[in-house]
Amino acid sequence: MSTDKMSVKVNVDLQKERQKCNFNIQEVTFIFDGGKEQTLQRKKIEDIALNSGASIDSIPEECLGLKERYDNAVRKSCIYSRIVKNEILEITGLEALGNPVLRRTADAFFKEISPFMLHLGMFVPTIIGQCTEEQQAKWLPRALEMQIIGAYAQTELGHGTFIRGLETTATYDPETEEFVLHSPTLTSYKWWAGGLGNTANHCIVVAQLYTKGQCHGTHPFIVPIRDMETHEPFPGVKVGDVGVRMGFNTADNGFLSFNHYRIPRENMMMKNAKVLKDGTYVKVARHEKLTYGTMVFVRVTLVKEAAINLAKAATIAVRYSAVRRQSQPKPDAPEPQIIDYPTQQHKLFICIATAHALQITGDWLWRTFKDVLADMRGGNTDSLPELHALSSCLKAISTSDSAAYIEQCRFACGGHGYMLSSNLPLIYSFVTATRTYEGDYTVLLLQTARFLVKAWEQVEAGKSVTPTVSYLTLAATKEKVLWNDFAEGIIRSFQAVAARKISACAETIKRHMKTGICYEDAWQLTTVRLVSAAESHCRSVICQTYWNEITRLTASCSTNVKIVMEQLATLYLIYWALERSGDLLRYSTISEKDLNRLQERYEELLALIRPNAVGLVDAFDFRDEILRSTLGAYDGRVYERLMEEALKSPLNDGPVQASFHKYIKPLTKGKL
Ligand SMILES: CC/C=C\C/C=C\C/C=C\C/C=C\CC/C=C/C(=O)SCCNC(=O)CCNC(=O)[C@H](O)C(C)(C)COP(=O)(O)OP(=O)(O)OC[C@H]1O[C@@H](n2cnc3c(N)ncnc32)[C@H](O)[C@@H]1OP(=O)(O)O
Ligand SMILES: Cc1cc2nc3c(=O)[nH]c(=O)nc-3n(C[C@H](O)[C@H](O)[C@H](O)COP(=O)(O)OP(=O)(O)OC[C@H]3O[C@@H](n4cnc5c(N)ncnc54)[C@H](O)[C@@H]3O)c2cc1C
Repeated sequence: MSTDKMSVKVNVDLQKERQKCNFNIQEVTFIFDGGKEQTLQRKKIEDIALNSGASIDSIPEECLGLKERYDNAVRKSCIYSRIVKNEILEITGLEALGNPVLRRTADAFFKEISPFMLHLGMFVPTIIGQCTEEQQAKWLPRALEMQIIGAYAQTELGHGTFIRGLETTATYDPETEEFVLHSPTLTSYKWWAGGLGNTANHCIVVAQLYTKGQCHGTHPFIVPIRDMETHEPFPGVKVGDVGVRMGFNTADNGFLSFNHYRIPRENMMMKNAKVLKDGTYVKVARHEKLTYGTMVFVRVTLVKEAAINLAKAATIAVRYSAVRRQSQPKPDAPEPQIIDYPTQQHKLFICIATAHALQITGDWLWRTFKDVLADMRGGNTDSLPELHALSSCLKAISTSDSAAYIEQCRFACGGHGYMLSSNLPLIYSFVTATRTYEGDYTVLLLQTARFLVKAWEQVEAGKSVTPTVSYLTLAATKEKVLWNDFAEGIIRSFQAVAARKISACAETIKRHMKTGICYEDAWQLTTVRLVSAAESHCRSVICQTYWNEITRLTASCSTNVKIVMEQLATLYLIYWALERSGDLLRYSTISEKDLNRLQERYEELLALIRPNAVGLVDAFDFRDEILRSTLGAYDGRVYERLMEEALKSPLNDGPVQASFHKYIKPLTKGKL
């Protein structure tokens, strides 16, 4: 327990909730963090970073103007970076880049987003993934020491999704051994890159490479954009902020264009392809898409990012629901805590379960990513398509589910959830962006669908397929899936649904083609179903991974931890079976009677989980400084905090605002 939790007076209802909890909270914290060592490491990092006191704001961030907010975020980013560089990276090593601990701790410093986030989040990983060893030796120490600050500029005003359509050019000039960067049109302006607008002095630029008159497609380059002393943009570089956004307003998203701007040949990131001094293009990588590696890395990390943010929102909403009392369902009885309403439990317990499901799936995906990376270092890229398919659909579904449930948490908190001081709107504005960036939801599901249709064709041809789609082989035998209401039955049913949808898509494409249209058009006509098939596949992966892993992870846990973790996982599976009952009725052997039994079991589970609800969110173990919420603090002093925060508003700095004298009084006196 952190010091802030020991010394405060806790709301009586929350105290009672904590007495009701029947399982060992710390064991569940260990599960959520991925093990006891990870919990201890996280706490150590949080202590180092938060005990500095540097994260405290006298005026709430959201009450500052745009410029002051950015200024304050830069100030705190510098302090946080110093702590990360001097103390945290020593503990974690570069593993921290794939570990949400840094982001989780950063939340205590920034209610919005650090303008330096993309420096560690994408600039450094791209140096590691796309540079030769020699280039890494030059750039990595400077980046880790924060001597240079970088952004990742791929997206342009005209194109984000379609990378092959990017317009920025990098043309090699063998005379000077330089690349000439140029933005030929308005739509070729780089747009959106985090940290670029005013903060970064270097930038990774993805551009079409031309040498000897030939285009070789998009490649990444390291580009110095600002003078290291004056911070002025170099001649030939135009850079600025993209304007006010729904969230991310301290993240400094920027635009960038080049006017025949020259960089040395060595600034092309040459791990996967090189341009020799004489301009000869040499392909090094064994797979065409290895230059997309940073995106795969970030998509993998976003699954746990989605989990952590949802866990935060669930903590706020569950604690608030234990404190808040409303209505009088029984005459003469006291107002119940809103968490006692089954409809409230239905809104919230799926959020707790989903946070665990995504965290566990994110851990599993991270291990898979590292295995594929190790294979690739040995020259074997066979597993890359499966990793791309998995990371694409899991990024899409995890960010989409997380955003939807965070919004549900806000609804669950009624009017007070709408206050920025609840932190729910800011968490939502951050997470809903993750559904778009790093590959839009639909676009990524269509990438997975492409892989699934190919896998189905392999199965039909009697060939073997990779592990995550091996269930298609069973489905190809047209054997009826036996349905029962246990987890295995639900998982197999989801697999049957996915398999039937994928095979139906493959048949639909063929049917369209028989009418004489080309494959691409037949594919487009099938995309609504393809997205749905990819979503079902992804659900089956999450359900299976969550169930298998939770069984494994709780094998040595105490009995009540096993029980509550199994209750949550079962709730997750049944929730989705009920949500997708139409699919199950259409594609599996489930009956209406089975569904009725599932509904009953679901409602039983809500009641069983109810006494442990506060314990379950306490187990996420968010310190108040990280939660930053008037509604969700550990002590449950909801109303006091709401009042305290209200009084900090600049609109309460005096009984009469200047606008009264300037406008209202003249209006009321007929002088305006
Ligand atoms: C203190 C802080 C510390 C730490 C921070 C920690 C974490 C940081 C967390 C978050 C980061 C924060 C903020 C991020 C901000 C956002 C950044 C960005 O958004 S950067 C820009 C990202 N852009 C995109 O994602 C664009 C999406 N588009 C694409 O990926 C591709 O264009 C698309 C896949 C859609 C299509 O590509 P295309 O070249 O046209 O391919 P095509 O469809 O023709 O397919 C050809 C062939 O290639 C296969 N393929 C495609 N992509 C990949 C891949 N990545 N890997 C492997 N294979 C790939 C594709 O399947 C197909 O294969 P087949 O021919 O079918 O075999
Ligand atoms: C907060 C934020 C931060 C960002 N940070 C960065 C950054 O640091 N660096 C960077 O380079 N970029 C960044 N981006 C850009 C981001 O990666 C792109 O916005 C994202 O990849 C989506 O591309 P787009 O904007 O071109 O959308 P579009 O592709 O124009 O999508 C618009 C709509 O068209 C649909 N669509 C597009 N193509 C297809 C298709 N083939 N089939 C079916 N439907 C399709 C999409 O589903 C979507 O509904 C950021 C974006 C945001 C919002």
